[in-house]
Amino acid sequence: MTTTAPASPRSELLQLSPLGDAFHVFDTTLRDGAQREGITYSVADKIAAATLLDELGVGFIEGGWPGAMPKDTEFFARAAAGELKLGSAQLVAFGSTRKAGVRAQDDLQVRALLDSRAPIVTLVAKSDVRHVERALRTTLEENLRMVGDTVAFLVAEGRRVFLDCEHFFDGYRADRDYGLRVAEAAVTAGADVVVMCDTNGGMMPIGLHEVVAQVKERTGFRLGIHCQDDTGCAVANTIAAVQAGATHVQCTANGYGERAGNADLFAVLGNLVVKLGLPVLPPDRLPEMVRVSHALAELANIAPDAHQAYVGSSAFSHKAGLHASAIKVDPELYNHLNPEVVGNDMHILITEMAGRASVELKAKEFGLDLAGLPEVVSKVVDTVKAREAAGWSYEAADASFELLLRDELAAARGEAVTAPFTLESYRVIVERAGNAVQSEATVKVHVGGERVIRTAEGNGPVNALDSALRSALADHLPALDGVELIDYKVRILAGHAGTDSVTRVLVASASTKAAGAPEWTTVGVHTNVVEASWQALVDSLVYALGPTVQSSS
Ligand SMILES: CC(=O)SCCNC(=O)CCNC(=O)[C@H](O)C(C)(C)COP(=O)(O)OP(=O)(O)OC[C@H]1O[C@@H](n2cnc3c(N)ncnc32)[C@H](O)[C@@H]1OP(=O)(O)O
Ligand SMILES: CC(=O)C(=O)O
Repeated sequence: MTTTAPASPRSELLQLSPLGDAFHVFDTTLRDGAQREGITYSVADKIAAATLLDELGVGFIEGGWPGAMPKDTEFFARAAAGELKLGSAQLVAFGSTRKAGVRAQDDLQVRALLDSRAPIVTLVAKSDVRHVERALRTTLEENLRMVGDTVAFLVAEGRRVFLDCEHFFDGYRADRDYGLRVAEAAVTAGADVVVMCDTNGGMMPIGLHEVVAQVKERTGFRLGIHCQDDTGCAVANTIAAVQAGATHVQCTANGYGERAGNADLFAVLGNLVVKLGLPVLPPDRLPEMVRVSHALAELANIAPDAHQAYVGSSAFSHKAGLHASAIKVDPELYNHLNPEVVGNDMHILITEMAGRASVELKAKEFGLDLAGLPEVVSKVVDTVKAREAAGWSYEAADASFELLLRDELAAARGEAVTAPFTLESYRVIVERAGNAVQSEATVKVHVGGERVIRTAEGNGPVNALDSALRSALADHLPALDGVELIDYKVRILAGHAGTDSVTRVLVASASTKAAGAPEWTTVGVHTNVVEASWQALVDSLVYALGPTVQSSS
């Protein structure tokens, strides 16, 4: 796992959001985000993640709960020792109010918050009578004292304090005055922000908006919002709270968090900045969203969600032909914003749903202008539809589609198609000897005017075939040096009868010696998995040789 953050222009990091302290973007990826099943950050991961969040320009980074977990205690110690260099963000320690019947200064957990040396502390407090009585098992009055005492103690020690009111909305429904008394106890003792938490994530946007607006009106306190995503409404609820007067939003990167997760930082930022026009990030930070989201996914060891709003790789991908035909006129007709604003790209997907406009736009991505060639476009559309019906899939195999397009274009222009090599035959043997299973492949190809025969072994039939083919081509096609197969996926399609099924193979390749190590994917389809693999392998190598050559047989 990567533990070092990519380099960034540190001089820019001192820029604050134009709204300054008037609006807080508070990230809790390293505290609530770490409560997601499957995430375990090392201290080094946390330092790298905090650096990335700082680069994005969030105002506050909640780093964890010092005193509760040795790793979190160590994180704050190493941060204080200078290992974490933040530009504009401030580090926040999380913890709970003192225990019932214990003085704040004697409570070890509260002491650990001070020892963390974080300038800001978020205290979690019970604000629902049922939680005070049944979970905390103390009196309502003692809970108010726990809040007031702990805040006052930390403020007297020079800390800025935010209060997370757990289960605020359910509590408000059960006994609204009690939640307000908790908020009042905190503010009277010196807390800056009362954060209303939808802890079990059960709120709906309109109901939540109503409560936030009422609390704002009744108290005038600075309000924050913390939404869990159990009903899939965390982002909508966060935005509703801001529209009702909250000026502090707590979110996690990619929505990581306990159970169904939290409000996704990137969706909230996109909505606040782009849709509501609130400049809550320093200027020019929004295009960092995709990079930071993906780097944080890497640190969490979770594959990025391709369909995530704003930052997913498919967030601006268009598959339907009707969409492409409008996009050809103006991308704004089907994009809710220019993807570059958030550091993303638009993609046109070629599938059975493609129309002529899809093909023309995709061709442009390859640098090919098909304007004035309507018959080529129509032929490609028809070919794609027919092939996809037979099991091909071009949306994940741009390279095979580009080869198809170039072949059709060359044929329409009457250009001679010169295949870089042609196959005479191949043979693959799978042999079990004792417990060992070995594969051997022989290929006979014609390349550079010669007939070349090569045999290779491999850990599987495709690996053997790949090795034999590369070996046969190596002397004549040195440009293939450094081209490597990096992924191989097989899918059995619509088979009712086992071996009669059609097999689709996707091969991902990379050119390790070329600048930027480009990657591409090719596809093959056949009832025989080896032949399907051969087709995808051949496309991969022909694609690697560049546009001056045409497809092989
Ligand atoms: C809504 C949220 O997500 S808040 C964040 C929650 N995060 C975590 O819990 C992760 C870290 N937690 C831990 O490591 C442990 O739970 C610890 C160290 C905090 C506490 O561990 P333990 O002392 O073994 O207690 P345990 O976890 O069983 O119970 C929590 C205790 O805190 C008390 N407590 C709960 N909320 C509060 C509060 N706001 N103020 C004071 N005490 C509280 C509970 O009543 C319980 O007290 P008890 O031990 O007297 O019964
Ligand atoms: C504080 C917190 O994480 C919650 O109430 O959900």
